[in-house]
Amino acid sequence: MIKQKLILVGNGMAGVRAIEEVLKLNREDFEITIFGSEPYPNYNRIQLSTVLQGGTSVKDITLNDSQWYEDNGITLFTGETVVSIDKERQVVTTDKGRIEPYDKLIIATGSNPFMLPLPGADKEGVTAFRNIKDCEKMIEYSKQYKKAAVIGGGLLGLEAARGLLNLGMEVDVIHIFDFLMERQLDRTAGKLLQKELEKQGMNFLLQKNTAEILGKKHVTGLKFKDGTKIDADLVVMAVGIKPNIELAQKAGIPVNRGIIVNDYLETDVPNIYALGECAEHRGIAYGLVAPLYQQAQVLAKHICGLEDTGYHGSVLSTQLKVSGVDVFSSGKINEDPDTKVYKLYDDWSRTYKKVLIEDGKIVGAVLFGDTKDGNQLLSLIKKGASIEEYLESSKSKSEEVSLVAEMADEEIICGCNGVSKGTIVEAIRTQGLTSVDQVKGCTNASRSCGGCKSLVADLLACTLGDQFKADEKEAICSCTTLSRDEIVEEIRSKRLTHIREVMNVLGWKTEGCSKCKPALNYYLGMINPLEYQDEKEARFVNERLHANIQKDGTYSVVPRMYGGVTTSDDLRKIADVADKYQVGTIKVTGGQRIDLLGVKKEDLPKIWAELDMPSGSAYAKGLRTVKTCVGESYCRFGTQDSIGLGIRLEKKFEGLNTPHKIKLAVSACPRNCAESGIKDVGVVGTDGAWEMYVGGNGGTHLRAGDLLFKFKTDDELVEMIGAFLQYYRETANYLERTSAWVDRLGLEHIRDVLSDRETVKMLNFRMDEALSIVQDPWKEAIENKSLLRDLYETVKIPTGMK
Ligand SMILES: Cc1cc2nc3c(=O)[nH]c(=O)nc-3n(C[C@H](O)[C@H](O)[C@H](O)COP(=O)(O)OP(=O)(O)OC[C@H]3O[C@@H](n4cnc5c(N)ncnc54)[C@H](O)[C@@H]3O)c2cc1C
Ligand SMILES: NC(=O)c1ccc[n+]([C@@H]2O[C@H](COP(=O)([O-])OP(=O)(O)OC[C@H]3O[C@@H](n4cnc5c(N)ncnc54)[C@H](O)[C@@H]3O)[C@@H](O)[C@H]2O)c1
Ligand code: SF4
Ligand code: FES
Repeated sequence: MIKQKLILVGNGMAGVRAIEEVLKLNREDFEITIFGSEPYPNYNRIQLSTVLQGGTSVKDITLNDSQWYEDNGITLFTGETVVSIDKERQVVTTDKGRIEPYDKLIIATGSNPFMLPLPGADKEGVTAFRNIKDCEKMIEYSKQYKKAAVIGGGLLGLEAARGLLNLGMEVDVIHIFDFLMERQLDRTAGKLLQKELEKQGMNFLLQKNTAEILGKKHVTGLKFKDGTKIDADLVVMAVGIKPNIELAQKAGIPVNRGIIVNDYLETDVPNIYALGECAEHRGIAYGLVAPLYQQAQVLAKHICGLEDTGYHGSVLSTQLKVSGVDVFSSGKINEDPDTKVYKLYDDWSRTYKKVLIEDGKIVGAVLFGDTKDGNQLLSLIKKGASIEEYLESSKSKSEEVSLVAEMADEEIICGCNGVSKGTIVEAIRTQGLTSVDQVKGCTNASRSCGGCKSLVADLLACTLGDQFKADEKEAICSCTTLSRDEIVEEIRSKRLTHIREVMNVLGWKTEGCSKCKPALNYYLGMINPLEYQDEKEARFVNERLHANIQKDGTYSVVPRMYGGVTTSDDLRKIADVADKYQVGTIKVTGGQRIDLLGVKKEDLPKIWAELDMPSGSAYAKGLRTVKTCVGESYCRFGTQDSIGLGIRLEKKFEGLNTPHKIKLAVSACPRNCAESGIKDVGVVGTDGAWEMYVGGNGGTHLRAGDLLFKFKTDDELVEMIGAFLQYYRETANYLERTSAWVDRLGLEHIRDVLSDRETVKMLNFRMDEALSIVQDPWKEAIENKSLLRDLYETVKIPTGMK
């Protein structure tokens, strides 16, 4: 049988997907030839943002490698552009002079970035962000230059800006509107987004119209229509796209903004089809992959002669791929006199939800901060569901059960590829899939933007239970496959600054859990103490409230008492508040402190204010106590000032964040009355010197401390304790006590590291940085009215906003 010659012009995402669909339906009848101007096989354009942001590399974004073309008998010409179509003779001609006949021709030439026709737009250092070359150019520039300007505050501009920040550049985003992403968001969400991105280090110039690109050969800055100027060594234009219709237009195929196609993706010319960004269907030229893939399915069926109802247009949804921010929008975004809105805005957790309703049906949604309802809303918009249906399902959602468990089978998990929960679960069950990659291979879910990876992972976990978790031994928790060291390394190398950002960039499979969120909060703060804003929501409840919750729901208050030494004034204050607030029990702790037990949550701030003493951090993953013996001042055996040294150590290290709690002790002779042998750092006075013991633990896993070093002076000892604690901070797993850490690393190794003078100095330098930001948490809470209201007063949070 003679095969039909099928030619695809444009080796991009839409065209090649159409070919994949054709191959699924009919491998035999076509002899396929593909022409692509770019010199690579088909790749995932969407992931260029991730490449720029450092989340993956160019070599990992190939969708179909050369072998795939070969295996499927496809002739591929890369780096070759089709320059003309002779629709009468049914042949195409390329820029290399090649002439190829066709029986059927698919045009999928995509779009060209819109470049503002500004004076100076042709200077070196001005680029679009559309393909691998642009991406590599930006990466190269970031190695030599410091200042970037991105023109356009839409999806592409913001993703580019985030990438350039990750590459170490300073970034100004110039936007023509007064809020960001006005095509996808309303003003409230646009403004929230701006705040979040400003926190990440982006600088915005809103309502700015660029007049000129400055510089001689190379760009040096931008000048605006209001006369102001900024410096820039790199200018990225991200102000929209133009369907690439030139080839079709030249061939006399009817075009408008795009190449005009009907519901079967047919152009006006027999045997010529168009799909993807270059095509215009019912007046719309789409710029996202989900509709293009829907077009690909319809076109493939049509070309293969199968019946189909055709393509009727798509409901769009968008998600910004910038780490650290969750934004979703779909359908209609701005209200008008015919719409009603359901709105929730939570200033504290910075979440915003708006659902638009017309004639009782959901027609659009904008979400910021918490986008987990996005897929459900998209499905509801598509089926024209009522708002009641959404509100009912929100009410019945429980916090404990994972989101996917509650989804209906027909709900879409992967928006880009239109893959439902039912399809994925069936593939997992019938084909024995156990990993996200396998699900991708079998169903296409997560193959494009990757935004649904966490949902796919959840579905695997839900369907397979323990079998899925078995693969993840080394990981810090089941939300990721990465180990602690890998995460710390990635945070450092990619300069990640937020928990959400870490999760997005490192491909977290879920929204995070109670294991990984506090750990990430710790690692981020440890790596970057001066810039990192502690994410209190990620901390355990005791640390959020600065008090230990007790069995009966009351709290305990332990004021700081340096070295276990107090005064009659402090004792009087403690007695007074105990009376006034009817404290149930007053107890002296094993760490020589006074514990007020049975305090009501709402009384906590009042007690702290009246005590006017610093927090004893009895709830913290940080320095708890420095226990001391009476030492030389009173004890006849003591030859050293244990109290003085203990107070000095406690004052120096109080408030420090560490992977787990740490306890110190100073005894002035080997009788060891302060139990220095079972402390994380225990100091014992002997023969006019101090012995320093480390890794001791008096808890469930009793462990005697190991002698690390001996010092003649207090200063030497304090310096070494600083270095030891910092080394522990930098290398321990979150929630690893020093006892387990010393066993894991080995005493000899730790001694070796700390024997180097330069290392000790550097560790102390970084320790001092970490200590420089310490504030008393009780004082901070008392002085912050909104914190007081949100944490200590009982407030009802409206349904759907938790
Ligand atoms: C950085 C970035 C991030 C994005 N992120 C997302 C996202 O998160 N979600 C989403 O849905 N969409 C995203 N998009 C948009 C998405 O990538 C496009 O919608 C999609 O790639 C369009 O597919 P296409 O096949 O129509 O065009 P393209 O992928 O552009 O493919 C067209 C190809 O045709 C080639 N070509 C053109 N003319 C000729 C010719 N005459 N001869 C031979 N070859 C020719 C071009 O060189 C190109 O390789 C993103 C785009 C970019 C640039
Ligand atoms: N996450 C995603 O889904 C994603 C990411 C990147 C790109 N894309 C797609 O790629 C295509 C290109 O993205 P885009 O962001 O360039 O297009 P866009 O049209 O969505 O946004 C362009 C933005 O530039 C602004 N603008 C226009 N002229 C300007 C000027 N002179 N000065 C300053 N700002 C100006 C506009 O107001 C608009 O917000 C779109 O189809 C988009 O959907 C999608
Ligand atoms: S440790 Fe030694 S110096 Fe300190 S109180 Fe006990 S006996 Fe005295
Ligand atoms: S939602 Fe984009 S790949 Fe699944």
